Amino acid sequence: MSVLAIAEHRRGELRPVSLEQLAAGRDLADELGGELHTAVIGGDVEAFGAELNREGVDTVHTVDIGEEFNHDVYTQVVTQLATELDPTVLLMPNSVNGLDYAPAVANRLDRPLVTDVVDIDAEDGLTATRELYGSKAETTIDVHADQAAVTIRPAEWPTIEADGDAAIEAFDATIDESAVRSTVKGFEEVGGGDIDITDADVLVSVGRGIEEEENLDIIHDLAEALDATVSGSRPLIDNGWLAKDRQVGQSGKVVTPDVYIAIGISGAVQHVAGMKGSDTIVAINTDPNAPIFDIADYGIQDDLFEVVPALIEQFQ
Ligand SMILES: Cc1cc2nc3c(=O)[nH]c(=O)nc-3n(C[C@H](O)[C@H](O)[C@H](O)COP(=O)(O)OP(=O)(O)OC[C@H]3O[C@@H](n4cnc5c(N)ncnc54)[C@H](O)[C@@H]3O)c2cc1C
Repeated sequence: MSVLAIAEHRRGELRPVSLEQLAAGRDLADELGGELHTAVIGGDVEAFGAELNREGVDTVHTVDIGEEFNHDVYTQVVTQLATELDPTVLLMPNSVNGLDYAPAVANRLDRPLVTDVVDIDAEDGLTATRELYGSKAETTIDVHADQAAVTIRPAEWPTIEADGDAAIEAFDATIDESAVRSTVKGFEEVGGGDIDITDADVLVSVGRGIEEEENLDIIHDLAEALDATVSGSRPLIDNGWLAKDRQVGQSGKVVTPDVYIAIGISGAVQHVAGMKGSDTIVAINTDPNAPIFDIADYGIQDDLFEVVPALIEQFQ
């Protein structure tokens, strides 16, 4: 009875979901009465291994192979690790990378795969909770199997911060190079700019309520008055009004600023997935039933074209 969580990294950094999986995995391992293992494949495995050594982790497996994610390598390594460790639950991130190899691994291991899980329980048989219809409904799935593979949704569990005393063990995977069909040669940031919105303390985030591109001036003015950074919801990025790296949400960036000001943003689940971890959320929206108000600490139900200029005047 054990849990194995596969970490994720990109361009030299461990992704937060790697540490969130440890929280999900520790709870599961406790319910199963077993151990929590985690594994990191490729990159600076020594540094990543040390970072994954958090409270509650029994063993960190490092697989020193390659630099970046590669579907065929991950599929082979995770299959070999899971075959050797035989975990009851194999946890993987519900990310672009995780969804790329998890089905292949589950198929090879002949395990059921439950994707995009937001809650998981092993107390009375394994059950996994998924959201449906844009998070308006939930379904709990009884996994009728002794062993399963699960991908967990990022930003649903807290990260484990405390240091641990895990054993760190190198795992020697055997790679069939003839089955590795591609290699990563380099990266090009799509729509890349010089701002990393994940570093911002205060984000002034704008949505479709702004109506026209030229109206963005008041958003930039407010950001300047607050010494904040501008971000946005996906429609603005799709329209080309803001650079791709300013997008908050499930297919954008996950941000956790001190203050997140959502202006003319409805609070769709895909947006909220990227900003619900913010310390203080302020929402400005004309619609009293906008879902953003469900998670806002402060709500201003009013026209942004009235409120934003008033705020600029106040803060300038
Ligand atoms: C697979 C997938 C991935 C996605 N990923 C993302 C993602 O990463 N990030 C993301 O943001 N979205 C994402 N989306 C899109 C998401 O579902 C929503 O469509 C999007 O977040 C809506 O953006 P919005 O809130 O700006 O627009 P809307 O939902 O149109 O909301 C506009 C809001 O502005 C308010 N408003 C209008 N006029 C005013 C005014 N004058 N003053 C004040 N308020 C006003 C309205 O009441 C409304 O609530 C994704 C969707 C899918 C299917």
